[in-house]
Amino acid sequence: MELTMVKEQDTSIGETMEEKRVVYRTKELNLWYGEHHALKNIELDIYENEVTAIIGPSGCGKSTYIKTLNRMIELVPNVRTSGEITYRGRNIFDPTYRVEELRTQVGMVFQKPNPFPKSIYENVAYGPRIHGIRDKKILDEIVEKSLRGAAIWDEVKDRLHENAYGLSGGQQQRLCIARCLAIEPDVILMDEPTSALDPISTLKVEELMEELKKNYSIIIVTHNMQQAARISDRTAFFLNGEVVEFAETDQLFSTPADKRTEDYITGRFG
Ligand SMILES: Nc1ncnc2c1ncn2[C@@H]1O[C@H](COP(=O)(O)OP(=O)(O)OP(=O)(O)O)[C@@H](O)[C@H]1O
Repeated sequence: MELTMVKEQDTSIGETMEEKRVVYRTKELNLWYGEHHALKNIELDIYENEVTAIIGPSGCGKSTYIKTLNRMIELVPNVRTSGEITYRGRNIFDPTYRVEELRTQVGMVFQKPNPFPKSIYENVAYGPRIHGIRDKKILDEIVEKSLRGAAIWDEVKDRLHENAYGLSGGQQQRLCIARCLAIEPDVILMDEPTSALDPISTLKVEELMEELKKNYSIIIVTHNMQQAARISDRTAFFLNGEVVEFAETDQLFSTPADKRTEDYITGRFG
C-alpha cells in the first residue's frame, strides 16, 4: 500500500516537471492562406533548453509554422487560423495578448542575414534602446555581452562603430543572433539560419546553438537533415502541412515510426 503511494507520487512529480519544461504547446492548429489549407491539426510541444528541429520537403509548412509562433504570420493578408498555441501557458491568439509583448520573449533569426544599415554597435543596441535603455554604460555592457553570447565579440570588438554591411555573411548572421540576444528573449526561432552560409560559418553557428540552448529554447527550420541530426534534441517531420512524426532526434533518425519519415530521411523523396 505504502509502496504504491510512493510510486504514484513519484509519477506525478515527474509529470509536473515535464509539464514545466513545455515552452510552447500547439493543439489542433490549422492555418489557411485564403482557401489553401497550409497547416493541418498540428500538435507539438516545444521544450525548454532544447533545440527542436523542423524538417520536411519544400512547401510542407515549416516556415508557416515557425512564423505562427511569434505571430509574424499575421502580416500576411487572408490568413486564418483555428486551434491553439500556448506560450508559457498563455494562448498567443488571445486578443488581449499584445504581439509586442510576445516578441520581447521570442526572437527570430532569418535565412538571409538582415543587419540594419548601421554600425555593429547600433545593430545590437537598437532593441534595448527601443525598450527604453538610454544609459551608455548599460548599453555598452549589453552590446558586449550579446556579441560574446553570439561568439563574435573577438572578431568585432575593435570595429564596433563600422557599418555592419562590412562583415562577412557568417559574421552578419552571428551579429543578427547577437541582436536577438540583446533583448534577452526566452525563445529563439531560426528559419534556415545557415542555408546562406559557407561550411565554416555554418559550423560556427551550429556550435553556437549548442551553447545557446543552455539559456534559451531554440526552434530551427532546416532543409539539412545532417544538421538536424547533429544539433537538435527533438525533430518534427512535416509533410503536406501535417506533422507526420515528432520524436527525440536520435530515435527519429535511427528508428522512424512512420514509413514516410523513413523515406524522407533516407532521401527517397523531398
Ligand atoms: N503568403 C502566402 N500566401 C499563400 N500561400 C502561401 C504563402 N506562404 C506560403 N504559402 C503556401 O503554404 C504552403 C507552405 O509554405 P511554407 O513556406 O510554410 O513551406 P516550407 O515548408 O517552409 O517551404 P520551403 O522549405 O520551400 O521554405 C506552400 O504550399 C506555400 O505555397
